[in-house]
Amino acid sequence: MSSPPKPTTIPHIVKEEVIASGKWLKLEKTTYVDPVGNTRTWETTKRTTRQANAADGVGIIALLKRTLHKDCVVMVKQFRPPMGCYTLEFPAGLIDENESAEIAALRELKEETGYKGEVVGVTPVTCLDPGLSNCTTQIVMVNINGDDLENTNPTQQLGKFGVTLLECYESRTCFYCTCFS
Ligand SMILES: Nc1nc(=O)[nH]c2c1ncn2[C@H]1C[C@H](O)[C@@H](COP(=O)(O)OP(=O)(O)O)O1
Repeated sequence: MSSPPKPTTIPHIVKEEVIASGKWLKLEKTTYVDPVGNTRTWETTKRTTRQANAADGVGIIALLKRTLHKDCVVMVKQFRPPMGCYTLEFPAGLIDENESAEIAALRELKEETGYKGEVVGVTPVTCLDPGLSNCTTQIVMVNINGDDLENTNPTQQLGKFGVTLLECYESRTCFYCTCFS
């Protein structure tokens, strides 16, 4: 005979204990009550840099628009220590204190690629890897006027990123891309 089902519970956090902490990250043991009423634990990583009421960072989908060129998505190539290799990514970065996602996106885009952009959209706060971490991001859509004089010869401020342009063949329907380094 099967045991009667447990009543449904509103899942909630009971306590969060720091197991290890560094300058940028901390590891916590999260004790919680699950949806069937069982008390359990979870290993959780968090950034130490999170600002109140803000996502941890921004990801930037930047479209370079130039006369007589197909639009290009701007990507950055950088060495990522956790991966132990180079990655090709959308420009991204942490949101600073008292900064909006939009301002952070334009600052990071300028630092990493040299391009000055204009924000055309921003997503709600989204989690990135919720089984591992409470890290969140906002994706910011940016247009770059590539005909603008200050965008014709962009210079990175940080100098550690390889800027790659992915050409959009059919921007309305799908993303067939070609790389230009
Ligand atoms: N997990 C991290 N470990 C570090 O040793 N250093 C880290 C971590 N996360 C961020 N940072 C440092 C590296 C940079 O100096 C600053 C800002 O990073 P930002 O450029 O905003 O973000 P990314 O482009 O995603 O590195 O924080």
